[in-house]
Amino acid sequence: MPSDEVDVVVVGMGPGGEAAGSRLAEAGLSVLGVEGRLVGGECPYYACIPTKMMVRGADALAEARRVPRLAGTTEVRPDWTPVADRIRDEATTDWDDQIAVQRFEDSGGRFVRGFGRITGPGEVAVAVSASPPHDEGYHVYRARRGIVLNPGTEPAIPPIEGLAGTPFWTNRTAVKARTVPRSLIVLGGGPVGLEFAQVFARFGADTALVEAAPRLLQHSEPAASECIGEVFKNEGIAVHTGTTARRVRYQDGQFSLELSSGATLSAEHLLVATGRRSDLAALGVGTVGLDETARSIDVDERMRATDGVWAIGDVTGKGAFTHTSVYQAAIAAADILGEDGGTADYRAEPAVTFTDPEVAECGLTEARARERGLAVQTGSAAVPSSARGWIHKAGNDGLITLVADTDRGILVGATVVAPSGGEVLGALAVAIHAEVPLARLRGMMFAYPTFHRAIGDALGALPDQ
Ligand SMILES: Cc1cc2nc3c(=O)[nH]c(=O)nc-3n(C[C@H](O)[C@H](O)[C@H](O)COP(=O)(O)OP(=O)(O)OC[C@H]3O[C@@H](n4cnc5c(N)ncnc54)[C@H](O)[C@@H]3O)c2cc1C
Ligand SMILES: NC(=O)c1ccc[n+]([C@@H]2O[C@H](COP(=O)([O-])OP(=O)(O)OC[C@H]3O[C@@H](n4cnc5c(N)ncnc54)[C@H](O)[C@@H]3O)[C@@H](O)[C@H]2O)c1
Repeated sequence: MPSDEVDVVVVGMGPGGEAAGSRLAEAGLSVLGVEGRLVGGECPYYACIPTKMMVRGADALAEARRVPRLAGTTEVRPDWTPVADRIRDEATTDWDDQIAVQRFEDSGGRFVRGFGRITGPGEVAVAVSASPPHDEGYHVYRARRGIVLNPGTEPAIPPIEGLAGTPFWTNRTAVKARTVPRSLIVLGGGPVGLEFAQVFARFGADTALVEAAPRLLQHSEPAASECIGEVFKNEGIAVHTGTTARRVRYQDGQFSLELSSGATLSAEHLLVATGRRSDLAALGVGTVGLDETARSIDVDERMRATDGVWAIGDVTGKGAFTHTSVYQAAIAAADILGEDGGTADYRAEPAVTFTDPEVAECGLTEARARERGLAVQTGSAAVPSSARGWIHKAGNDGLITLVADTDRGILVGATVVAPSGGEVLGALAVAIHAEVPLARLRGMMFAYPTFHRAIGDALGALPDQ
């Protein structure tokens, strides 16, 4: 069995793995990057970028449909081809990562395609043939300084009777769709389910959304869930909450889904968006003393999982976002290089679900702040009754909710549901990150008539202290 020795082995080249590997290689370390699929990971090929191209197309259609309420007449005839072509040609180069591999190699890294597995301290085995059953054996690499794990997650498929073996979609297949189905059932009312449901509905699919929890975006502020639920219903998406799928049937090109509520839904396609899972046993983390049965890898504030092993990205369970993965990568790389790269701070971790209106969140919800025993007050403003919301008219749904810690006189959380809500969130993320005193925020000017001016209204709605 051949062996090879390098300074660092990076297992999984998602956004974080690629960033950490390149940074370490540019600093002069010998770095081996190991990727079983595509360098760059889920985000550019199956997630953020292709879905946001879909959202861009869907939002353009929605704006065109708003013209009659604002500026004349339009005839909207959706065509999926420009979206599918952009995803294939511009976003993913037909799911080819040659440019990304080259980028990593240009930084000084060495690349090997295959699934890596830790086989002991400082040791990673990579199957010689990229696909199972790996009959040709394994190549073993030794990492003198350490191993960085960035394996991401897989779509989690619930054990619903009849589902296995049917041609259901996950995000990985849905982004490759060349046509819009006539009808679609989306299982799961988290960010993935919501973004896909609105996109396909706006392109003409008769869409139903099924969520087991009592509300969509169950971890968000209840008012945000309610707002987005109303928007979906008004757009003709059939929203079923508080119900689960009991049984799936697939016959003659048609899915049917029996719900625990007693209803049966039928559609041409079924998209499963019920969360993500990790396979830590396959990653071999037990050989370095980590819990293989856990859902995520516990890391300290410098991304250390155990001696000589760093973990970054979705697998750390600190929020499944590209910006988090890249943020953690910089900290881990600095730690490996013996530099002072700071420590991870998630107080102002932002998240944006790119529905229309966008649901943008930062820090704690009211419920989470109360669970932590903080002295909580909240203030809210409705976007439609703000100056800009009123002017905007069609498509102005939304709200801003602020969560204040009154003991410290600062904001600890914010939710913005609004057109360009993710951009509005920027100001609030700064306030939470920098712990700007509420008195100082209240003394700010907010440009008239912007969407972010409603932050002033929400601050005004916080009870006086
Ligand atoms: C539909 C969808 C939309 C999303 N939209 C957004 C968004 O708009 N904004 C945002 O911030 N986040 C978004 N996310 C989340 C985002 O995709 C992830 O947080 C992001 O990709 C970072 O993940 P990661 O760095 O942990 O690794 P990943 O991107 O998951 O990449 C991990 C890589 O490791 C490889 N790998 C796994 N195991 C091994 C192994 N043993 N050996 C070798 N290689 C291995 C995998 O093949 C994969 O390529 C979205 C997710 C989904 C599903
Ligand atoms: N714009 C973004 O930043 C973005 C976009 C998409 C995803 N992501 C991240 O990716 C991760 C995965 O997102 P997701 O939406 O797949 O997962 P999720 O866990 O956030 O949501 C999945 C939902 O499916 C529901 N569910 C589970 N089993 C079900 C069943 N059998 N029937 C009906 N409903 C069921 C759950 O109750 C949950 O609400 C999240 O952490 C998310 O933050 C981020």
